Amino acid sequence: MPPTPDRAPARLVVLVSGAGTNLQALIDACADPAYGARVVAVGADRDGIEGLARAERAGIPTFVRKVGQFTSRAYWDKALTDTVAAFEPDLVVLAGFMKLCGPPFLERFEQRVVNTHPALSPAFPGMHGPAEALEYGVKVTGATLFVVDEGVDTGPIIAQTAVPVEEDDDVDSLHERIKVAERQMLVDAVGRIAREGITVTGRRVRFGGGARSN
Ligand SMILES: Nc1nc2c(c(=O)[nH]1)N[C@@H](CN(C=O)c1ccc(C(=O)N[C@@H](CCC(=O)O)C(=O)O)cc1)CN2
Ligand SMILES: NCC(=O)N[C@@H]1O[C@H](COP(=O)([O-])[O-])[C@@H](O)[C@H]1O
Repeated sequence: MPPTPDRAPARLVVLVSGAGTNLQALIDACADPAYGARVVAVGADRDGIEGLARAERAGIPTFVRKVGQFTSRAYWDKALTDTVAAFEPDLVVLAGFMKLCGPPFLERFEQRVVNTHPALSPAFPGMHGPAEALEYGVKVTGATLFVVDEGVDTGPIIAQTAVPVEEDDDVDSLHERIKVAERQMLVDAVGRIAREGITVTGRRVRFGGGARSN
């Protein structure tokens, strides 16, 4: 895809809480100017994680905002909002970020916050999607990228990818299979948002419309 000649790369702020393999996939994709985005900062709710180390190795600024450092959750949310805003993101990508973002955060970034979840929404919301899918006995699961709203994994769906559940799967093997497909879904969808924008109409999301979100 030819680079978008008249548009600066979309500024991505990525929030993580763990290994950061989705973040790494975005960092790697951004190396191609035609992708149309660059990761300008990586933030986390905890330190000592590989996701932050990946950003540091790539020379990307990082920050940590722990809930316990603040006298209330609301103060944490405001600090996170102000810190992310300082990087002037076009898009905020929650990639394994294990904290719910409060209304002030979502209002500040007005439908420009997306989250990848390791289940086929609306099934299995929350922190344990693969485990709950395995327990339920589904034969197909996957990952979902959605526009973040005030609910828990209830936002309008941008993209999904499906994988089979194998008979000998445990949670780790299933989650790893999901993550292979999830990383490709995330890279493809974030690149299209960066280059084409998205239009959200009620619960329906389509690529295009120019703005990186509406
Ligand atoms: N406003 C929203 N924020 C976030 C969402 C969302 O849907 N709406 N998704 C999460 C990512 N996620 C699932 O994809 C998810 C992460 C964490 C939780 C959760 O219950 N967190 C608790 C406990 C945190 C902890 O134990 O460390 C919390 O935040 O208090 C649910 C879903 C990203 N943000
Ligand atoms: N509900 C949130 C949630 O479970 N998020 C999941 O955490 C993993 C992070 O992997 P990574 O750190 O290797 O990118 C990803 O599979 C992501 O969908």
